[in-house]
Amino acid sequence: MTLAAADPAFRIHAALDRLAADMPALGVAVSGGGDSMALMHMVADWARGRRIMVATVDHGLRPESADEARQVGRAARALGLPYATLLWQRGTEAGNLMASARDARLRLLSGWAQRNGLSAVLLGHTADDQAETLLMRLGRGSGIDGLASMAEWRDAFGIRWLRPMLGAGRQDLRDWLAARGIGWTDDPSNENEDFDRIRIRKAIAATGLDVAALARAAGHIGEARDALSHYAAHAARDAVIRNGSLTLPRRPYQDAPAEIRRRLIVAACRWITGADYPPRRNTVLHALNAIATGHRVTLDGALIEPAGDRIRLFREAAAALRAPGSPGGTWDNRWKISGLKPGQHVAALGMGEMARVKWRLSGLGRDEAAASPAVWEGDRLVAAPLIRAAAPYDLRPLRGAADFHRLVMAH
Ligand SMILES: Nc1ncnc2c1ncn2[C@@H]1O[C@H](COP(=O)(O)OP(=O)(O)OP(=O)(O)O)[C@@H](O)[C@H]1O
Repeated sequence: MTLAAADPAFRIHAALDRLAADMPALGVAVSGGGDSMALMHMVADWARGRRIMVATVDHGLRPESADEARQVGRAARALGLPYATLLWQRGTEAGNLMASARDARLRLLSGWAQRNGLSAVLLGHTADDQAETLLMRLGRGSGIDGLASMAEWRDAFGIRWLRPMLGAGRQDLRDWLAARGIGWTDDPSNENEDFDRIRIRKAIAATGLDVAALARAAGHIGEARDALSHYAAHAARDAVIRNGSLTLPRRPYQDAPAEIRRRLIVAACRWITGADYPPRRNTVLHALNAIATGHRVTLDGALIEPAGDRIRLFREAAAALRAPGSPGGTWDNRWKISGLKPGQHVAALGMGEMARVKWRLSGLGRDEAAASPAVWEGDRLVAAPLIRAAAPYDLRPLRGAADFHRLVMAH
């Protein structure tokens, strides 16, 4: 028996030292299952003066869920840890129930962490979860980002999520709990073979696959992904950002590995359009091929134009024309505009009016100018502030260079 198997707490405490040593206040997300119950007890042993809080999300999907949450509450209080149950008020979300429950869980936990001044929330994913995720995603053809294991990341609200148990096995943790007489609840959906994860879990058990080796592979992929992110961020420094458009020097782009080219283009496209999701894989491949052969191409509402020693990316005029007009504030998820009078609205300049605003003098290309914001009164053009500064209209891009770098790192 290895030392870690004899007492997985050593390994978890070491991971906590690595991930959270400098954090004075931490949350633990506990479902009541074996993994997160073990996590809660191990964190309580490790905490030494840190403020630790515990929360369960009650999804209300099973009649026992409220009772299970109360049991977690009792166990937390017995360890001297403040506890909260967070209730999911289900809306009318369509689609996959498990995926909505998971999104809601992370949202509720993140809000709880913010309200309580916690710098991070600990999750109980184990090496087994990691191995299952790797096999599931391999089956779906995910790229390196999907296959990589993540022991820590930060969400949009600045909350860090930490997974200190990726080095521990599910059975070892249950043995650890049993040896201490600590109970846990088994979610019946863990036996439901309708879920890919459960089928893969059973296949791993039946074939005797080495879970720890699979989890380590996911860890190595994670390291490779981080190295790629840094390469991409380095390449992104060459980007020139102006007037809501982006220019990449062609040479370093062409010399970069395919994965970096993909990241730069996907990040640039999302930076231009403000889309929440990356474009679909086959449309990205099509765009990358077009760029490689020197052709103009559109990608999810962005126009990409290889020209001479540069690649220019900007908003596609047709997409900007489809964006709803705005009475001021934000428009087309790209610009923030103020100074409009009542009865005026912002919409794309379009091709029709371009002759009147001398767009050539602005240094903008034809399509770029057509996609630029203009102030209208009914269908009368009042001003085109990007082309000629026009007080009192004040125009600011919603995203800057830092946002582009963030997107490049995220893909
Ligand atoms: N209802 C819940 N309340 C609080 N924390 C939970 C809850 N469900 C899951 N967690 C936390 O998330 C961890 C992982 O659980 P599980 O694998 O079920 O979640 P998931 O978010 O669906 O994971 P994945 O990222 O693998 O999809 C748990 O160990 C626990 O820390």
